[in-house]
This record gives sequence, structure tokens and C-alpha cells, in this order.
Amino acid sequence: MALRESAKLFRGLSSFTSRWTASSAPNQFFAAAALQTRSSTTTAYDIGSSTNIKWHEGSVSREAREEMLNQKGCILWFTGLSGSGKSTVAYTLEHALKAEGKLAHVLDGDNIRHGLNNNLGFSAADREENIRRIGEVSKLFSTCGVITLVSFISPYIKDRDAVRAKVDAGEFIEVYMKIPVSVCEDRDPKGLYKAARAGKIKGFTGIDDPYEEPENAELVLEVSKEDGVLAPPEKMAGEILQYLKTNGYLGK
Ligand SMILES: Nc1ncnc2c1ncn2[C@@H]1O[C@H](COP(=O)(O)OS(=O)(=O)O)[C@@H](OP(=O)(O)O)[C@H]1O
Ligand SMILES: Nc1ncnc2c1ncn2[C@@H]1O[C@H](COP(=O)(O)OP(=O)(O)O)[C@@H](O)[C@H]1O
Repeated sequence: MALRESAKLFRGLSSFTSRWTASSAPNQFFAAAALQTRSSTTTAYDIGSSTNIKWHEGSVSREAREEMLNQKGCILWFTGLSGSGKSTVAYTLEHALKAEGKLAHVLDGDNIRHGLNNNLGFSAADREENIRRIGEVSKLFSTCGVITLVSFISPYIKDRDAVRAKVDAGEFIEVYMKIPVSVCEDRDPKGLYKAARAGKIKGFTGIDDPYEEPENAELVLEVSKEDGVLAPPEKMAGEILQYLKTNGYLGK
């Protein structure tokens, strides 16, 4: 344990400063929405009850994997309202990274909720568990050296910060898609805002469920303050790519 902690500290100091398928999803969604509870004080998940377990340190280091890939593993955590462009920008960035010969992978909320997290709804407790699990998964990817693009609404500051706290300094890069709810609602690619306004979906983020804005995001993508224009996804992805280059994530 001590070795792990000091290795982690050393790394922290020395390293670097949906898709919603129209055919099946609606029924699943309405069933999940009907079942969800609105309580944030209880959780159905028995977290941390494993006993008699011991951490086993591997002997191939993370640094060796990163050297092999010529990149730093990291987590680009896209957060924002439904329809804010998280997935579009994440997938566009994945292509841009591939073109640079870099290994990236997108973990998308809608997709993960089809499998690993298909037992979770949208109560505060379920959203917390959703983010906890994907935080652990993204940490595994990042430890493998992969540039991990995570696209989840992740509406609560404490849940996002809990993921940040689990990884090394500089490993978690929060990307806030700061797009007003009015714009997201105009886009409404899945018709979910319309359904929420009609009262067919309860607890929809931005309508009758909270979204807590990041306070210290590394990157904020928003409408230009100069001309009021929203950049296309390619330009937003380019801005993130530049951040990764400037901050030494993409190797030599
Ligand atoms: N009640 C409610 N509120 C918000 N979003 C809802 C809801 N019900 C279903 N959806 C669809 O689920 C996608 C969000 O899943 P996430 O796992 O990213 O949500 S969260 O991080 O747990 O809040 C979200 O996908 P995106 O539009 O890609 O964000 C919606 O399509
Ligand atoms: N920068 C942008 N400018 C204009 N439209 C965008 C932009 N980014 C995404 N979109 C559009 O907005 C809609 C929602 O994008 P999506 O990536 O699915 O959002 P999210 O993953 O946050 O729900 C899509 O129709 C997409 O084409």
C-alpha cells in the first residue's frame, strides 16, 4: 500500500503537471424512469463490502506502456446537458487523435447504459453509481495509456470530483460543454426535451433535474464571447487537441 501511494505521489509530481438506438431505447427508458426514486440519501449499492482482499501490483509499469504508445494516458471528462455536443466532439476528437497516431477510446453514457450500467436509472443515487463505475473504468483505460474520452452528463460536482480525486494530478481533464439549455432543447435530436416538457419523462436534466456547472474545468467550450457564434465540433475538437499537445500528453 505504501509503495503504491508513494509511486502515485511520484507520478503526480514527476509525470505531467449514443448512442440511443431509436428502436429499443424508448421502452427501456420509460420503464427505468417509472422505477426510479428521487431520493439522494439512500443507495441501493453495497459499496466497499469486499473483505480479505489484497492489492497486487503488476510489474509492467504504466510508464512502460506509455512509452510504448508515445502518449500519456489521461481522462478527458466531457460533462454537460443532453444535446450539448459531448459525444459529437468526443468522437470527432477520437478521429483527430487517430490521425496523429494516438490511441483514444470513447466511453459514452448512452452506450454504457446499454451494458455495464443497464441496471441504473436516473435518480441521484443511480447517477452517482453510474459515474463511480465509469470513473473506475476510465481509470483502467487511462492506466493502460489510452487517451480516454468520457461522455456523460455527470450532473453533480461531487461525483465528478470523486473521479478526479482517484487519479494522478493532471490525469483528469474536465471539459465543460457550456451550451445553454435553450440551444440543447432546440437541437433535441432524440426528442427527449419535448417528452420532458410534456411530462412524459420525469427528472430530466436541465428541465426538472439539476445540473451543477463545473467550477474549475480545464476546458470550457461555449459560444464565442466576441461574436456569439458557436464553433463547429471540428474546431472544438481542435482546441482540445491543442491542449493535449501543449501540455505534453501526446509525447514527442
Ligand atoms: N432523465 C434523464 N436525464 C438526462 N438524460 C436522460 C434521462 N433519461 C434518459 N436520458 C438519456 O440518457 C443519457 C444520459 O446518460 P448519462 O449516463 O450520461 O447520465 S448521467 O451522467 O448519469 O446523468 C442522455 O444522453 P445524452 O443526450 O447523450 O447526454 C439521454 O439520452
Ligand atoms: N458544435 C456544434 N455545433 C452545432 N451542432 C452541434 C455541435 N455539437 C453537436 N452538435 C449537434 O447537437 C446534437 C447533440 O449532440 P450530441 O453529441 O449527441 O450531444 P450529447 O452527447 O451531449 O447529448 C447533434 O445533433 C449534433 O450534431
